[in-house]
Amino acid sequence: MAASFKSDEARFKIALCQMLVTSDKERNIVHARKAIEEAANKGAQLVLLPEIWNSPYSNDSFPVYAEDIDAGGDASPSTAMLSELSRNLQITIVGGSIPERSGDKLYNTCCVFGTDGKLKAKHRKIHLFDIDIPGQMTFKESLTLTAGDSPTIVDTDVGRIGIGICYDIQFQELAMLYAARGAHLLCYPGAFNMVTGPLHWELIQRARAADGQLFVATCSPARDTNAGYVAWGHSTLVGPFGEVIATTEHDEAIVIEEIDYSLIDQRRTFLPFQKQRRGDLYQLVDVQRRNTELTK
Ligand SMILES: NC(=O)CC(=O)C(=O)O
Repeated sequence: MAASFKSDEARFKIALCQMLVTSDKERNIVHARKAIEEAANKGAQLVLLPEIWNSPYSNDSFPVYAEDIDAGGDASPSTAMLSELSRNLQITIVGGSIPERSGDKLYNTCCVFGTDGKLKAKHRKIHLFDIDIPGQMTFKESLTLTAGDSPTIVDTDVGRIGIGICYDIQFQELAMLYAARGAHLLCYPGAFNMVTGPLHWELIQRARAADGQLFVATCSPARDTNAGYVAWGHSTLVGPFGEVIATTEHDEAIVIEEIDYSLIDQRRTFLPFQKQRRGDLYQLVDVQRRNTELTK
């Protein structure tokens, strides 16, 4: 069950910063800073950035733009900026994702910062984007990146949030696990492309929201048709009935919309999936929890 919220805490504004990403990292960081400040000035308490917002989305770029997030400071100017802004503006930031260097490995990593500027969670993309649709789209993140090995759910001032990065959204089991652990909102920084975007982007967000009866927010880079990888755009917020609450096209935009968590309980009363689920016939196994219990 989702943790309950007092009525004054149930509503807040989310901002989806669909920003243009260039090959100039410093410019990307300045640009993200401005977008976050604008969103906060317009009342957003939660800001979501796109997947790989400080670097071009390419296997050639990931090693060059990667930052050592754990070392922090100068070793990670992108996350230092997110930490500073979340503290100064007193907002929660789900910081899209950046290429992360950790020892000799690279990850596609999303950092969540609380209103005190502290890093609350770090999600390393679990499902790497390795696909081959002949003649249309081939990408192999595993050429450079290592997959994360842990789901990420985090309690923030704006609710319990489950994190996935782009291709992670294709796996409904992860979303249902987050729903079972009481998430109110799933945030997916993502950069779907011109093949998978029109096919799956909205369809899957709506499915994840309708199945889990919770909110789903996505944030894409803006489309740059000159880039090596052309993003679909269409950052979107979906409600717990699977309804699109707010969306945009493919240009730069900051989508700001209210989230009202009281709708979660209301929708779950209307459609009581949780009571009707046939646990005698099928079950979602929380492997992490089971392994923890086994080692006790
Ligand atoms: N960046 C990605 O993971 C892209 C993706 O998932 C897609 O379908 O496109």
